[in-house]
Amino acid sequence: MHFYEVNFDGLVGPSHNYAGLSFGNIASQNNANAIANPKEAALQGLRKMKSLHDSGLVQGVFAPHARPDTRTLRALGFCGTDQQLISQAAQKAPHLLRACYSASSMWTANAATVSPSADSQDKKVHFTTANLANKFHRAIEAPTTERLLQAMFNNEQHFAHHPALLSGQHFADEGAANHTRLCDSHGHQGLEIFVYGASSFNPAIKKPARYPARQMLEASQAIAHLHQLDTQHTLFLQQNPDVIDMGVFHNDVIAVGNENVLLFHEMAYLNSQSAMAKIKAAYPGQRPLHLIEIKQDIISVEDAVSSYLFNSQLVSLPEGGMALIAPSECQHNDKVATYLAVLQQADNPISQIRYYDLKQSMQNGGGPACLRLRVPLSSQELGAVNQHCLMSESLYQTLTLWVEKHYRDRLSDADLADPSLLLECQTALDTLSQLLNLGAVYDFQR
Ligand SMILES: N=C(N)NCCC[C@H](NC(=O)CCC(=O)O)C(=O)O
Repeated sequence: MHFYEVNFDGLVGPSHNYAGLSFGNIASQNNANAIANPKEAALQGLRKMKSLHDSGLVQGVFAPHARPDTRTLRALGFCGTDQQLISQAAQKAPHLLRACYSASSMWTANAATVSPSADSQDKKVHFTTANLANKFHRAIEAPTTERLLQAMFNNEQHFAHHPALLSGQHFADEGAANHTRLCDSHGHQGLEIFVYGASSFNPAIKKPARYPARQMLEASQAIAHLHQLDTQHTLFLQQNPDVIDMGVFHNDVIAVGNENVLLFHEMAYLNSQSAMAKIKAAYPGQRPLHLIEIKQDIISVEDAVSSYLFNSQLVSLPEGGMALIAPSECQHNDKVATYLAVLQQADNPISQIRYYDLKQSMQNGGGPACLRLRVPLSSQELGAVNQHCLMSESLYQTLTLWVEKHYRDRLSDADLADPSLLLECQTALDTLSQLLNLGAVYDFQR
């Protein structure tokens, strides 16, 4: 049987804006109140999806959430018609309106943690929706994410869905952004590596001092248990708290893995040497493992954060070898571009470096890897996926036209108070849910 890694990219929603909502995410903070271009953001994302599809990879589309989140605004005491909700919130609590308007669901690496059937005891693909408890604008994503995952992977024989972990900081979970899987190839038993920022119950575990840890050890442990993973091939590693304090708010900002390759910064993990020894010991594969460490004096953590080098996707190409799907910011950073040229020539499976313009998402701290949820699937499992959510030439054309028709090319903070924006967003998503055959997934449709 053939196995694929399918990347489900978040389609950027029509309310994409810069609201400075993510404390600890330097790009989000630096671009607070900048003017966004939702149309360009969505088209940039679609171009990346189309390009990977054209390279012979199976590419999926993950629909955006309905924003503004009127259900949350009502739960917080705002009332009346939808238009009245918006004007009340704009006047009395603009910070809540901003949170409820965020298009943050585009970063689908934070939608869920996924374990393939090759790793789970019951041989099903397991999904646990992330609770994103650390940030209010993201903590409201879970109910829609659960519905979307059900609508995309709607087959009990192959797919097991777990609801978001009990909300609240104790089990704060950011999904696949803190989870890497190493294996000989996608269909083989893998080593699942969960990377946490702090512990809720063990005070002896060091915490970052300046910025919050967004992933708790206990959340990762619960997910490994829910996914029925083999403890011999599951690791829990701590992210270095010092790099969290330097703006590395998720592990995928400082390390990226694919099959038998792990590219990581020397400061990524606490006690890096012992972390690497554990990885070598627990790796279940036969192929040589490439643990590629980048030293601080070659690329500093600051350069890693500003270029988002480690937030590249590393994908296996159908013709063999791997491509690094990097943001164009890496090309514009001399140290990083020089390093990548050397990496491509060196003795490792990385045979191509490709640069993509994702500036609209990057300015909120979301690079190529943030924008996708990886789902390893057998051909049989792939056949059970909602086929309307798989990228094709015609879906690309349809979605491009849909974006051109429904999206604004300029969105500022003041525009969030405009009641017609709500209607525009709902009209766009109502059409999209039909195009992707999702059913009534949005609150406004229920
Ligand atoms: N690394 C991964 N996998 N994901 C990146 C997520 C970026 C997102 N930014 C934001 O939510 C900013 C929204 C704003 O400020 O308007 C976040 O911090 O959760």
